[in-house]
Amino acid sequence: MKALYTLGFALLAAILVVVPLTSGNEYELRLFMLFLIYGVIAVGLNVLVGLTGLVSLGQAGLFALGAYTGAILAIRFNLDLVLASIGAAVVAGLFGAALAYPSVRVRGVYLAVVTIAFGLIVENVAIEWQSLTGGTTGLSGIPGPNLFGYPLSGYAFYAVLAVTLFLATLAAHNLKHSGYGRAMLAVAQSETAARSLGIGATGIRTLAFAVAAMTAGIAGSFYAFLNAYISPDIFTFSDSVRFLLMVILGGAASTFGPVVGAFILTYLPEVLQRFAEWQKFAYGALLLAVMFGLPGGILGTLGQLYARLRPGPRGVEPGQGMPAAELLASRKPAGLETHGLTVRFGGLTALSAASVRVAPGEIHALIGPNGAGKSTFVNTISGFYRPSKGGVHLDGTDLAGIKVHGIARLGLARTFQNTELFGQMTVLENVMVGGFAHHGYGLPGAILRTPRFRREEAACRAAATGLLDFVGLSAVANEQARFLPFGHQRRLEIARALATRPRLLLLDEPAAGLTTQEIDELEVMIRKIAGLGVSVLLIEHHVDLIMAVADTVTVLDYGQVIASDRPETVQADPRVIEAYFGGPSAILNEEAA
Ligand SMILES: Nc1ncnc2c1ncn2[C@@H]1O[C@H](COP(=O)(O)OP(=O)(O)OP(=O)(O)O)[C@@H](O)[C@H]1O
Repeated sequence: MKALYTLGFALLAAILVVVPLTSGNEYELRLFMLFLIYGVIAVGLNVLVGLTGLVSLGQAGLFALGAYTGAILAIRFNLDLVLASIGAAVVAGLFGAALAYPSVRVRGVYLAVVTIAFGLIVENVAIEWQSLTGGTTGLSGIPGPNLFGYPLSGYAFYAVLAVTLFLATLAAHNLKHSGYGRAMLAVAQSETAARSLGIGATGIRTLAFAVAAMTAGIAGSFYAFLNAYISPDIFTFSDSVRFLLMVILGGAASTFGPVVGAFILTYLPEVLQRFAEWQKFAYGALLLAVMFGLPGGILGTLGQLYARLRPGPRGVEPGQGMPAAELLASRKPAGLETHGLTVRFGGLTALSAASVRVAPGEIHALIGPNGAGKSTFVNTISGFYRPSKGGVHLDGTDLAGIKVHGIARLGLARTFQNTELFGQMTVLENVMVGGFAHHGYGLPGAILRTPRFRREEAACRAAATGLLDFVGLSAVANEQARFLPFGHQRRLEIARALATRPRLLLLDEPAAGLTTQEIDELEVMIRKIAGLGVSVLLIEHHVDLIMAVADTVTVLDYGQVIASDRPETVQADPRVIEAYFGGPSAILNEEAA
């Protein structure tokens, strides 16, 4: 696959060099330059749509912001192409980041509506703010493209655009194949799981919006210089739709898809001109036909086909990884204490003054009948729910007010009652997402592939490989997670949680849905995890497993702690027997038998 990408970039470079040599006239060259500008927008938008899974239908608004900023900076302040475009990127990037804010509350179609509204507002402001934008007449007299005061010839400007598209495609490719790209894909597939692995979902979404906005801003500024004239009717809602179509048609999330999409949608109207009044009909029909035949977009579908025809190895060599014990060696197990933890949902008290103490290094089981408040307890200590009263301390640190990803970064990792895997990522990638909080290379490091980035990525891969060996999944490392059998999915979730290098691991009903043999294997694994120096809080219904592994058992009933002691003592506690069986006649032992 790597060789294929190298070939793709070589081909793109060759096309960009050859086109100006072969183009017959200025009109042809100008059209190709328009494609380069649209390509830059599409490549940036792909980060938002393809990686982060968010739809923006306001990209023309950001394109316009970039165009007006670039034009105004050039006309009024005499800035050259580069400085004006940097200004355009900053202005559009700031608006893009602000546009990410609504995504905290609204997603999907609602977010798309917010972006449409944004595009309409920009269009309207461009019309009404006459003193700045020239209103409906627009801005003319934009100076020709120049660098440091020297005018750029048509070919020199072409070179700037071609290099920009090439570098934007390369940067987006590098971003995708870094911890940031994995985090974006993770947030798109399961935000809940991503947050529990230390990924700030809002930050990642803001980054994606800002990247898409900045590229649109730069493209807008280039457009203003190319056209020498801009007016509001150049940046309409239908342009936003076209930009989105470029990404989807070419193949969202693929490296070259948006470039191919931009090319097709720049040239298609030209080609279809011969159909005269049927031009729009032909345009729509062709798009429909392509999307129906190639639902993953052109390059997306070709990529899937290639993977099917030439499948790589299914697994990885277990010996290649870093042993789990080495990965987790530098931390100490953490203790956890809750004081009078109370959680109310309206009139219902799900947890009532629950005080639990998990000692560092122990395996602590939390049990209770259905509806006793176990999941509420787990969701509260991991930051998903806010307590109505009381508090949680992780090794003495008060967790009040700390967000889910912040708590994860303090060393608390968790699995989920209903597994929350990143289904469209491979098993190995799932575990690598768990290493996100330990990357120190930063965004520039990821885009430039610095030596530090290469070193840390290799270490992350080695850690993930070692953890897959630890949970026995090396043989399926390159499979997509959604194709794993249920038992393997549970193990993968544990490996992924361990990749955060936790000090306390919360296992939420890990035996649910497992076969007897798988439960026996789970028992061994829980002991091994504790042996690595990780405290374990185990929420379970399966009494055999609890009695076999737990050092301490806490029992919840109607949201209250009714017992907390060694397993044998709890087993004989009359209150526990009463809670479970409604009378003193039965004992937990019987269920275990
Ligand atoms: N988000 C919520 N909104 C409203 N009520 C909730 C919510 N989550 C839990 N509850 C209620 O709180 C009580 C405790 O539920 P919880 O899921 O914590 O119990 P549990 O011990 O985990 O049960 P189970 O073993 O069935 O998973 C239940 O009455 C449940 O209906």
